[in-house]
Amino acid sequence: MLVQCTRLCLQVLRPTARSVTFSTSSRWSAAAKPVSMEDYTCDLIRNFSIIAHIDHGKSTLADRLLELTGTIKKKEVGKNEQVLDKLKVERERGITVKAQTASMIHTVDGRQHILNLIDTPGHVDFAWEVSRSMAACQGALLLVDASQGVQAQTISVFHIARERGLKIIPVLNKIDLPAAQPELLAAQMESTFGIDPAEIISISAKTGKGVDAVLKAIVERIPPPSGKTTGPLKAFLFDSLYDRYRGVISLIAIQDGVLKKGDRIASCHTRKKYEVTDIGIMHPEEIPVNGLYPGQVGFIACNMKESSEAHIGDTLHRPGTTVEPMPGFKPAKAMVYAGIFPVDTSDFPKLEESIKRLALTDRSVTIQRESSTALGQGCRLGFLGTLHMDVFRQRLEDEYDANIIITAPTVPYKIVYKDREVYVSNPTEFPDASEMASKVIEVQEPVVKASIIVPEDYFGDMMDLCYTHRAEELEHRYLDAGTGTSARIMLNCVVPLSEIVTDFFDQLKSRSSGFASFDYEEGGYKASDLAKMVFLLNGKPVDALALIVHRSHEDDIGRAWVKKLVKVIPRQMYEVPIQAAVGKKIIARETLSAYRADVTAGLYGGHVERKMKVLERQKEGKARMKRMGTVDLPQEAFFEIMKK
Ligand SMILES: Nc1nc2c(ncn2[C@@H]2O[C@H](COP(=O)(O)OP(=O)(O)OP(=O)(O)O)[C@@H](O)[C@H]2O)c(=O)[nH]1
Repeated sequence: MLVQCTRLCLQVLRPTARSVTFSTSSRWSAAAKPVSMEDYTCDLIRNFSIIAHIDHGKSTLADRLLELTGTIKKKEVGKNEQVLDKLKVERERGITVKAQTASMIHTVDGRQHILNLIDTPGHVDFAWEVSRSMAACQGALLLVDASQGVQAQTISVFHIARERGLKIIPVLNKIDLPAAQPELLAAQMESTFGIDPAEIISISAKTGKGVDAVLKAIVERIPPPSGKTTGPLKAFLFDSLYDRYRGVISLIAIQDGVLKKGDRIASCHTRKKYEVTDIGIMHPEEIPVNGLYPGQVGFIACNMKESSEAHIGDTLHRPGTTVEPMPGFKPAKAMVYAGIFPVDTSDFPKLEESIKRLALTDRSVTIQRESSTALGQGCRLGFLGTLHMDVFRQRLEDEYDANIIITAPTVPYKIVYKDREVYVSNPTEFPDASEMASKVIEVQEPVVKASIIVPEDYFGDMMDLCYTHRAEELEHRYLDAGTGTSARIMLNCVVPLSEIVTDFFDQLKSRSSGFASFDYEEGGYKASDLAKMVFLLNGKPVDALALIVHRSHEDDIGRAWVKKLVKVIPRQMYEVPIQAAVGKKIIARETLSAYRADVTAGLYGGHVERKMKVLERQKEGKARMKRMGTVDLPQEAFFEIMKK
């Protein structure tokens, strides 16, 4: 069954997941009647997100907060499945991919408050989702693992939150672990961020210890949103989902005015007009409400058919009124591209449909059709990073039963011709040697500003890793100065993005025994000595195997790939040379020996001459096939090649 929206996926995926029981004690428990929201004035609302390095415990803390506020029933300690990590891939990999929203009720001094939590993903590929989530908040819980301390992404999310003017509540998590060092890490947070140690709350999200203090701090320290009920409607669209039946579901934060079912709204971005057909809050499941009031966060459905109509960062208003649009977001930019082809070429229409449907729930993927002589019809997709690519592939396989081949990832290169500039993300479109010589001024590649945090002992290994991946402008400084913790170093450098999308992250982890953390941001384009490497099977180039390589790596890459190819390509009736070439230069060669069918097997005894004749005929046949130049390369061989 093909399912389009995240919410519906949930239902399909539920059999594998522990079912979530919603508390009946909550005033909002799955009521049939819309919940009345007008009493929740701004002073009773807190909008916040949890920000942290990957795996520091955001989703676990979110679950504890949902339990403590009676939004969901308490579950056994030790169960790992998180309520807000809804996708199967998220549960399997233990990472958050898609930010989710949940509204909770918390009573303080007899007054019910609404706490709107926006869960954020932790991986660097999804930084866009993080900044998007923060835009609807006034505060953030900065979560740090008390056994690991501040990591590369802790620093980057801290800066995003500070730039957005959010009130930051520092929280040290996992204090139940024997390796936890809360006092030392409090000093580390003070020296890194200038945070007052007295403000830090120490908790164990796993056991629930200290989580009530977090709840208290959310209400006491995070400022309420501001907004006027009487002003013209102004709502900020910060996320969207896709529902098969209702179309696009937009998540909004009301700035001014009141929005109710049946109201007409208009988009500042597209100027299109809609009618609100459904309105509610995420509790974390949808609960219908009578309306959304200033400062509140909820969802609306309004007959938007295409995901592109819900422009993230858009401002919604009433038709006929003019409002100042709120500052939007920089759109997500694809950093990594790969071709996706069906293993069985006749499956292309089904695959294309599945990709389009999945992209409705993942707005950061870009799609273009692509065709390859070797792999047939397929799509070229743009992703935010390699983890994003991998997650999309897994979701295609899990949720749409797709059987696919995904080509080696490439980054968008800039080709500066004498008269124009062109971005190329498909190696087949990269200029060949003669075009390079006659028409191209230079080729530029995207670079990133990377930061690595690593214990001092691994510093040498990290420097080596950076050099072998063509890093430049290396700088380092000691963190934790004078805090008594073992010294850690922050290493900053500029690295080509193409180096990051291959094995950089795996090597970083293995060469630092898992202690290094890594983060990066865009760093523009730099001129580079790049070339197209093609692979020839029996003298013929195979388009799907072409790569763009840096000239300093061409020998290593060429040799490694022909070695790999010779292992996976099935033997043919004749000998097949496998070559890697850059321009006219052959970089590496392996020979696939012939599969020798024993044509003489049926000849018992008999004449040696007759045997020779048959063998001779076989040789001629082989030569003919070779001349025809057809190498039998099944899709499965590609599958093997593209696998790491
Ligand atoms: N011992 C211990 N383990 C914890 C605690 N909090 C979280 N964990 C574990 O740490 C791991 C990561 O927790 P998550 O809540 O998935 O972390 P996350 O930050 O949401 O991860 P991403 O969404 O991928 O960034 C899980 O195995 C949790 O069970 C804690 O207080 N103590």
